[in-house]
Amino acid sequence: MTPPVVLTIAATDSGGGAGIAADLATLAALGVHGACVVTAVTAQDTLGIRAIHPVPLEVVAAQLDAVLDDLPVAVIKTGVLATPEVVRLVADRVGGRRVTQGSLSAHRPLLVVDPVIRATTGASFATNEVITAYRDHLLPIADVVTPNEDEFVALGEPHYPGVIVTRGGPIRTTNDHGTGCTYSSALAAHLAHGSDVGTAAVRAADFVTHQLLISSDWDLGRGRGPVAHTITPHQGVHR
Ligand SMILES: Nc1ncnc2c1ncn2[C@@H]1O[C@H](COP(=O)(O)OP(=O)(O)OP(=O)(O)O)[C@@H](O)[C@H]1O
Ligand SMILES: Cc1ncc(COP(=O)(O)O)c(N)n1
Repeated sequence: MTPPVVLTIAATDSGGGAGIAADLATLAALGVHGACVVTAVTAQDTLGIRAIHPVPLEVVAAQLDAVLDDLPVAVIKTGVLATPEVVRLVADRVGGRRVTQGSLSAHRPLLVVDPVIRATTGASFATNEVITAYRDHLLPIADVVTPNEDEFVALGEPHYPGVIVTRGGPIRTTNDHGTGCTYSSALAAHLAHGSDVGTAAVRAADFVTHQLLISSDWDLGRGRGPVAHTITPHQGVHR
């Protein structure tokens, strides 16, 4: 059967713990075809971020157009949007697409915004201009927004129906790098499979819990190790 398509618009993490790598692995684990638009390249490991290199705006736009012109994208999920121009570009393209396509259709993507402002390891991904662009352009057209508590405050405590403030959880582990990306990607995957937002949020939290348990005894890197993104065959698919 043809899988649903989710597009992630996010940055790379050279350590493979967060960002595009976490998103695509999570989508694959949950039976979704993942497409990707890279907004920035980060030199990053489990200890921190060494460099962030934004991709030129026109290259981000070209990736976005290539995917949206061709694939039946059910859900768009955003992660690190490195500059205010990229935030506005995504809002224009996705918002414009909704207007030109009119009411709900098979090609109208839902929009899940994970406003990644700061990494677990402390580095900042968003200037005040980026935060303002989120508030003014992207949050008003999002179907779901998944800030953690700090991001919720930084964004001015937006109170839209689709805002889900994420709050960590009971599992004690240092291997939690990429949990926010994994959670929002799992949520997007379940939306793409047809779940409503409430059900998708519960299933995404269950998925992250399960994945954190898998990686809790891993020994990868010297800092905050990655949460497990994929499911090995004997573990089955958790939907
Ligand atoms: N220790 C944990 N135990 C159980 N579930 C967890 C744990 N940490 C995270 N989760 C699950 O993952 C979700 C996202 O985690 P969290 O809020 O820590 O993301 P984040 O990394 O702060 O977000 P972002 O990547 O957007 O900055 C939580 O809402 C929860 O469902
Ligand atoms: C490219 C990229 N995207 C997102 C995060 C946030 O993930 P975390 O909060 O686990 O550091 C990250 N560190 N790097």
